Order: sequence, then C-alpha cells, then structure tokens
Amino acid sequence: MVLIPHIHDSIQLVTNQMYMIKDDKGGYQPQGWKLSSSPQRGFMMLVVQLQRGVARHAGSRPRGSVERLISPARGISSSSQQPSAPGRTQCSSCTDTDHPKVLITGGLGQLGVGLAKLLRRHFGKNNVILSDIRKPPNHVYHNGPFIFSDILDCKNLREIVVNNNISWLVHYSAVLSAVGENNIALAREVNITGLHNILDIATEHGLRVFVPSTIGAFGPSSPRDPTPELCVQRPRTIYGVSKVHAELMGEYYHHRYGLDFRCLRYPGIISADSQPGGGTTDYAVQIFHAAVKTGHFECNLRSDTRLPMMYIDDCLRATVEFLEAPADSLANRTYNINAMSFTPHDLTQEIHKVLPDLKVTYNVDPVRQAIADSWPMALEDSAARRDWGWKHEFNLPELVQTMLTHITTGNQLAQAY
Ligand SMILES: NC(=O)c1ccc[n+]([C@@H]2O[C@H](COP(=O)([O-])OP(=O)(O)OC[C@H]3O[C@@H](n4cnc5c(N)ncnc54)[C@H](O)[C@@H]3O)[C@@H](O)[C@H]2O)c1
Ligand SMILES: C[C@@H](O)[C@H](N)C(=O)O
Repeated sequence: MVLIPHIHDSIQLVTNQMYMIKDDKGGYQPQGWKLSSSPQRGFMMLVVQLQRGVARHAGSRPRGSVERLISPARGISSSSQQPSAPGRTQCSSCTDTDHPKVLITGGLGQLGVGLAKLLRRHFGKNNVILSDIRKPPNHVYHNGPFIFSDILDCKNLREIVVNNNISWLVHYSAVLSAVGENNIALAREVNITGLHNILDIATEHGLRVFVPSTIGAFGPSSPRDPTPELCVQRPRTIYGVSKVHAELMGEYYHHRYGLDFRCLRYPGIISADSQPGGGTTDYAVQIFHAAVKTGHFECNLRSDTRLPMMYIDDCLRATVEFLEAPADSLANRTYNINAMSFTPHDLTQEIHKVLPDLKVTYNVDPVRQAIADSWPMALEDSAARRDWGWKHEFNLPELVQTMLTHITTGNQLAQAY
C-alpha cells in the first residue's frame, strides 16, 4: 500500500515495507525498513531525524515542489484530505442547486477550515462560505468563498443569509473555556448574545442550524465516567454555562418553532494543521508540536488528568454525517460523541514509542486544572451510535501516529518552500 509517495527530495516512501533513497545521480535506490521493526514507527523516526538534520541518509535540503500524489491511507490521513462520509461520492461536478448552501461562522478557528474543506468536497466549493471577524490567511482566502461576519451584528448576519440563499448554518464562533474565564464579559457576549442572533435568524429563514456543545457543558456534580446524555449539568465556567444555554435554547426553538436545531457535544479536539483557540484540552495538541520541534514539553495539567478526546477527522466526519441525517432518525437534538480518553501520562507514553527522547515536565495551571477536574472523563454516546450510525475511527495509537506523521510532514513541506 502506498502511503506518502514523496515526502522529501531524498526519500520516497513506496510501501509500508520499503522506502527509497535518492542516490548521487538523482535515481532512487530501494531500501528496506532498517530503523525499526515497525514500518510506521520507522518511517516517523526517519522523518523526525530528517527534521532535526541528523538522519544518515538525509541529502540536501528539500527543494522545489513536494506533492502528495495519492490520497493518504487511514492512519496517515490529513485533515485537509478528509475521507468521504460512507455512501457518498466526492463532488466533482456539483451544481449550485443540488446542494445545501452552508455558512460557517467563526470559521478561522481550530475546526472551521477543515470542516469547510470537507463540506466543499460534498457540496461544491461555492456552496460553502467561511466567515469570521479575522482576516483569513492566503491559502484560506484563495480556496473558496470567505466573508466577514460578526455574529453580534444581527443585520449583517441576516444580509449574508438572504443574499447568499443560505440553507444550513454551522455556528462555530465561540470563546473557549480558558479564554472565557479570563474575559467573562466577552464570553457572555459572543457565546450567549451571539447564539441568540443565530437562532433568531435560523428560525426566520427556516435554516438547519448546527451548534457544537462540549464536554465543558458538564460540571463537578455530573457523573464523570462515563457521562450520560441526560444528567445533572451544573458547569462552573462561563463557557460551560453558555453551552448549556445553547443546548436548551436550541431545543426550545425546535419544539416551539420547529427549528431544525442540531447539536453535538464534542470532546477535546486534536488537530495537526490548525491551532486550538484557548481551551483546557489544548495541551494535547501542543505536546505533538513540542515533541517534534524541541523534544521538550511543559504540560499545564496534572499527569493523571483524564479527559475525553477526539481526532479532528472523526469530529468533522461526525458533524457532516449528523447534519445529513434524516430528521426522523433523530430521537434527540443534542448528542454526546465519544472516541478515546487519556491522561497526559498516557499520551506521553504513546509518543515515547516513537520519540523516546521526549521530555515532559509539569507546571500546573490552577485555572485549567480546576476546569479539567470538573469535566467528564468519558462520554456515553450509544444514542448517536444507534440513531445516526456514529462510529469513531481513531484511538490513541492511531492518533499519535497520525499527528506525528502529519506534523513532521508539514514541517518538511514548510522547509521546502
Ligand atoms: N476545539 C475543541 O476542542 C472544541 C471542543 C468542543 C467544542 N468546540 C466548539 O466548536 C466550535 C469551534 O471551536 P474552535 O476550536 O474552532 O474554536 P476557536 O476558538 O479556535 O475559534 C473560534 C472562532 O470564533 C471567532 N469569533 C470570535 N468572536 C466572533 C464574533 N463576534 N463573530 C464571529 N466570529 C467570532 C474567532 O475569531 C475564532 O476564529 C466552538 O463553538 C467550540 O465551543 C470545540
Ligand atoms: C473541550 C473544548 O470545549 C475546548 N477544547 C476547551 O478546552 O475549552
């Protein structure tokens, strides 16, 4: 099976048993896996060594264009190469009228760009509009429609929905848990007033509206392992309070006005090519970058803090599958989704299988630690599995392999340009 055919000018990965090294004449010489008994591990060690400039076979710095010729297989997948939802073909000739017209708010955060890529594959590039209050990076600006939208400006939001004939609204704008505790007024404004604008406009125009909730919608009095869908919800953060409010308001609008409101409680999401926006689970992204770049990571949560986590590909696929689910298959309007749970210690041990030299030290942030200690350790998600076929694909070993491969590959590509 071909994984990543062209990772570096001096190396081509051919199969999961073999790679090729460029010789002096520019030809490629086949090599077996010599670095490790595990092909995945050997490949990642090789790439990491190249990254740090210590691999014996490393030739000159990569130059020219480096491209991925074949879609990565599972385990080497990239959030920019999302798999299609089951039963769907990728959209190569979508017409504007065949598909929903989707607006994503807060689209420049950790999740929005990846979701836009996935939705554009399903529904066509021009049918998915990303929006935010920040200026997009060039690659986002040039890859599909982008528009300024402040969710606190109701008139502007209404104009966008009307002028673009929007039918689905994915509401990603938010102030996350740790940032919210530092700026409660802002979190209240964006997460509560902003949500009211979204629900009103979605109701006025008959939109399907997706609002993510979070493990943060639970609190210390909720059962923690696992946390059921229906239980006591008394969060101790403004973020959590605003998300419980969103769940309840959305469900109320559904029952009162028939609004097609859909909500998933996401775990902490882990992604390689987008940065987290100031949450309590951010350490689980940052550790991978530190592992590859410096070999040292200072963790702001205690080593035994167990939290539910999910790889971004699973999160975005769940979102699309849930958005597409027929309304009559949904017994609930708010669902838990779960994938894996781990502590910083578990994660470090798994990374050590590939990068044994990684050093992790602990400098606990009391605000984040108190938040994490009040959150679930795992979510009970049998209703999502039953009603609309939710199934996660990434557990901890696949997550670690994929993240390290993706980050080292990304760094190689960045150096090549
Ligand atoms: N990332 C996670 O681990 C995670 C987990 C559970 C739930 N969620 C939820 O998923 C959604 C997306 O999360 P994310 O990680 O991409 O968040 P993020 O913090 O990375 O991005 C949020 C975006 O909202 C934008 N924003 C802020 N104020 C705005 C305003 N007034 N108008 C328009 N946009 C505004 C910001 O510019 C930012 O780009 C959020 O609702 C979050 O609560 C995320
Ligand atoms: C869990 C989630 O909602 C977000 N990553 C946070 O930590 O705030």
